Amino acid sequence: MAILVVGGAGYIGSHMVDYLISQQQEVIVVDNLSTGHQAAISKEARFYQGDLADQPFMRRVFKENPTITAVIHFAAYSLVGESMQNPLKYFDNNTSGLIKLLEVMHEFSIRKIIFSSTAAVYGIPKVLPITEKAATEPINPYGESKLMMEKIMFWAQKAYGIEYVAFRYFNVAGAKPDGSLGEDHHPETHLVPLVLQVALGQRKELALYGDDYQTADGTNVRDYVHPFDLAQAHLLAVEYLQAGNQSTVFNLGSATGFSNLEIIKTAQKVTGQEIPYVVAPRRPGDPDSLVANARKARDVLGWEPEFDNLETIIATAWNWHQKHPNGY
Ligand SMILES: NC(=O)c1ccc[n+]([C@@H]2O[C@H](COP(=O)([O-])OP(=O)(O)OC[C@H]3O[C@@H](n4cnc5c(N)ncnc54)[C@H](O)[C@@H]3O)[C@@H](O)[C@H]2O)c1
Ligand SMILES: O=c1ccn([C@@H]2O[C@H](COP(=O)(O)OP(=O)(O)O[C@H]3O[C@H](CO)[C@@H](O)[C@H](O)[C@H]3O)[C@@H](O)[C@H]2O)c(=O)[nH]1
Repeated sequence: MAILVVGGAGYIGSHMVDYLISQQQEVIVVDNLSTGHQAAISKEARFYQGDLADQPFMRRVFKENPTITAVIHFAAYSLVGESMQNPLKYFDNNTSGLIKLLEVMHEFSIRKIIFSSTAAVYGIPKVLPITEKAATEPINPYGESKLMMEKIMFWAQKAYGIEYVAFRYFNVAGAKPDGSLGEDHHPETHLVPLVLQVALGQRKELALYGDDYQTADGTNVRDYVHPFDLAQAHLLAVEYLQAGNQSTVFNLGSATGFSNLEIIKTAQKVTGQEIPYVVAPRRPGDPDSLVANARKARDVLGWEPEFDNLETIIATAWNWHQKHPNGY
């Protein structure tokens, strides 16, 4: 039995592939390398370069690998700010892309998919921490594209019996502790790698987007989770579906919120460097605070995150940035 990882050359996907290989799984990777890196893919995985919406290409992948029984799907555009400027790019690649993928999975009778959703489906939550029962009212097209994907899966499950687990991740940060895998986006827009690029001297300062939010220090609050812990949850979800359990949705986060200023302070402590910042206007599409209640993943899947300490998460990212100042 093999697992197909779509988007396995990306930041989170490459950690997934690495983890599956360490667990003696057979792994096939599909990625169009639009934001990923071939160098991030474990040499022990079989790599196909191509687009998940290219159905003849995907048919070839399934035909050549008849042992695939489950798909783990990371391939998407995922930047909140960009989605506000260019929403159709998000509905096309994320939402339409999933439809194309599910059609081919249905043709080949592949009936298990684990997929990356996001905390952005919740919009502005009324209660923190957020449980999976909270209302889903996205305030940016990225979150909307992912909520549509969840709904498509729901109906595809009913009609075709394709079982799914949707994971709503909160903010992902950190790198493989040995420094061989990490976050390398061009351009980089995520807070933790940007702060560390300032610490490395690659950027003069951080533009801190807004200090007048409804939070204790006025800056946005986010919940950080390590890609290794996500990878563990995904394999548990494959096993959960293999055991015949029902399709469902889980939050993945640490249940602790950190403000953007706290991230800067923690990064200063971890790196021993000053991290200058200037307050800039708010970035459209940003909710005040996102903090997960991830009890359900712990109770149902037996998920036990190892990296539940922000300093450790940032230290692993710092190790990666020091070893790979220019990425892969
Ligand atoms: N990084 C986060 O904080 C975060 C939080 C919540 C959810 N997510 C979700 O997790 C997933 C992975 O995020 P990431 O940070 O690793 O992003 P990433 O951009 O590093 O990885 C995405 C990968 O998918 C590939 N890809 C994109 N479109 C494709 C297509 N049409 N066909 C084939 N390959 C394609 C890219 O080349 C890349 O390798 C995304 O779905 C994202 O929405 C990320
Ligand atoms: O130069 C920067 C970059 C970011 N931020 C702020 O830092 C916080 C975190 O931003 P970022 O790292 O871009 O992550 P999010 O926009 O919170 O989104 C991430 O986390 C979401 C889940 O919460 C995922 O769905 C997205 O894919 C992922 O990019 C936000 O308040 C940003 O406004 C700054 O102040 N300055």
